[in-house]
Amino acid sequence: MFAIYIVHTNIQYDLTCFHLTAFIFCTFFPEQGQLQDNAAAVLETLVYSFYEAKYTTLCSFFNENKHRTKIMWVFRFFILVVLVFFVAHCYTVVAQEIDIGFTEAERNALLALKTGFHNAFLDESWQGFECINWYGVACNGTVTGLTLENLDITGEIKVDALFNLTALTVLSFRNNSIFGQLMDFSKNMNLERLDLSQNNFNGLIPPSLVNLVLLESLQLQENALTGPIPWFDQSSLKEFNVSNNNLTGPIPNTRILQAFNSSSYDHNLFLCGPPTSATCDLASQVNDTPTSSNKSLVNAILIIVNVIGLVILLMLLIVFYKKNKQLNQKIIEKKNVALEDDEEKGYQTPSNVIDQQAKTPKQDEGKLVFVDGEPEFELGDLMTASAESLGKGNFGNTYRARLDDGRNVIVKRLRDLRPLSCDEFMNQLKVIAAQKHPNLVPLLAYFYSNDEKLLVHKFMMNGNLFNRLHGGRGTRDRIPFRWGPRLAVAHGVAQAMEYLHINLDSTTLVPHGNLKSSNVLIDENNTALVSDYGLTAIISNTVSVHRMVSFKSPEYVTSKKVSKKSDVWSYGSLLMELLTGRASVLSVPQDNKAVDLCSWVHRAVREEWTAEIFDLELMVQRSAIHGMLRLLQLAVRCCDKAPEKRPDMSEVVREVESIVVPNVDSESEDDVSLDRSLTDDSMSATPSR
Ligand SMILES: Nc1ncnc2c1ncn2[C@@H]1O[C@H](COP(=O)(O)OP(=O)(O)OP(=O)(O)O)[C@@H](O)[C@H]1O
Repeated sequence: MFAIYIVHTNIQYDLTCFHLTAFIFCTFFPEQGQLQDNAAAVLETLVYSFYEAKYTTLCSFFNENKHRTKIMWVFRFFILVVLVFFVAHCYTVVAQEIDIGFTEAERNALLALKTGFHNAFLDESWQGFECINWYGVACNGTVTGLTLENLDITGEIKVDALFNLTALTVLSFRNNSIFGQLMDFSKNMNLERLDLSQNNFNGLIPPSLVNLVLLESLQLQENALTGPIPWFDQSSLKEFNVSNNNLTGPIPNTRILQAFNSSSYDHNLFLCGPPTSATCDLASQVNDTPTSSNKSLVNAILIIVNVIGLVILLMLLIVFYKKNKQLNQKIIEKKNVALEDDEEKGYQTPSNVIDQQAKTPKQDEGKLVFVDGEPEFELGDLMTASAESLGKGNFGNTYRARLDDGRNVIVKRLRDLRPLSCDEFMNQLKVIAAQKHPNLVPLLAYFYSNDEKLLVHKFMMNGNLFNRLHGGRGTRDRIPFRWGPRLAVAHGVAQAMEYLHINLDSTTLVPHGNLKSSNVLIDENNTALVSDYGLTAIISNTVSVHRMVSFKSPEYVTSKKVSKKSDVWSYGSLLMELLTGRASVLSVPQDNKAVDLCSWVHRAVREEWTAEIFDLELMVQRSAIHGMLRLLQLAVRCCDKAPEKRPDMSEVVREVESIVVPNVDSESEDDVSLDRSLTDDSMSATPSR
């Protein structure tokens, strides 16, 4: 090996190498005889006698020195250390190219992504130095693909997160809940497929995407992206989808973008122009026209023409606005006269609303209709407001929009509606809007256009009952949810449901249909307000059947029928969630810790382990136990398998009102165990299950 090394390093010119080689030989083979027999013979044929002489001199030093053995061991050790370092270095170089599969910079970029994602699965999988073991990462010396789909990832991505992943050809985060602005792709020139659909990304589509000349597929649908579509013109683009966002402005008139089907652009608030059927106003066309020096003259002419057109349009709009205002005024006056007679207990009832509203001309299409008459803000204000996605509900995405005046409103973008004409939709919404009760979340406004149906609600600052009941358990942040406030929620919800049952009787399939803890919201005064009422009238029947709580009731399972009593059943289950502190399968069907509470409580009563039913946060209040048992009895009756045996909501309200909240002074915060005899007596009314 050393001989070959000598040849390679060309000994004629490299004295130092020769000396070193000779030195190593001497260290390991110091005996002259051995030298001549072994390497020296080889060296002799390869090197000049001058070098050989030097070699012999060096070796004789070792042979003659009296400390020879010690020195040799030191040198042997030294050489071995050098060899070990050399081998380790070789391994690192080779491993970087073969085993590890990605560079240090790429590994760090992926680790930074993981930190922002808060995903237990990725935390576990993305460890170590070998990319091959990292879930969703494709690599061959450099990272070429990143596919993290359907992983329920939440969290934000930094705009420059992909800067060091320059060799990416495929990137997919499809169907997660990632939010924040889209990334800057200016360093990812190799990207061929990009799928960020079904997430909560907001902000603009980054212009850097336009420069990706290899991009074949771009999927950005079902996010909350705003602003215009950039000028995509790369001929590589074969698949493109930006539907279900909040994009605005005309679709750029490029050959590539115009070639895609209009479904690629569906469900965007103000996207217009071909290939969609929506026409654009002149102003947005001016904004969208690309600036280029050789088109500047044409553009200037266009702008002048457009400005003149705009002035004419503005004048027409002013005239139209004045006429419209007068007309609205007349309608409101008429409506007020009709509703005056129906007002009872301070609530407004929806009687005759449909008949009356059916005569309203189809003037509301494409504009925000305010429930209380005078517009409080414009649709444009909503569009420009900063928005936060609150989640994907069963019937649309819900956003919290912060208006310029600092006010927050909730905007729900409805999907999966029945095929309703504009008039039908407006009439149904007028019935829903007429439901006014202190325990119903007020509908502020609604909107209908061919592509978009919106509901605007008052924002409830204390979130929903589900989070209040289950959020932060086992952490220091948890504020105990005691008996008094829980009973108040039970009472408020019962009152709202009674009101709906009286007023929405004949117009909807089942007055609420989807009562569950995430649809009970809590306002700044800690009052419980029921949301999402009346939706069975507008949501497609098939979708309601699969996603609404009332359609999980025993009567629907056996006889495919729902009624007000199905709402009572949902209310019973909600009471059980309040009493047990356990997540109901009706609230979170996908959570495997959630329980079918009606069956669970029935079993608990039957098997006489009633004492374990109640939430520990309630059990510390000894004086409340009697009331808790009474509410549990009521819940069991509401959950009865036979609808006719369930109480109606008016009876429920009376029962809840008769439960007295104990005086705070008499409450003991000590742990107590439930008196079993009291429990068994109280629960002796056997449910019909
Ligand atoms: N008026 C409101 N004020 C505050 N938060 C709201 C309001 N309306 C809805 N939310 C919250 O927004 C989120 C999404 O609501 P959404 O109604 O779309 O879905 P959901 O209640 O989870 O399911 P479903 O569609 O079955 O009702 C929920 O956390 C809900 O509590």
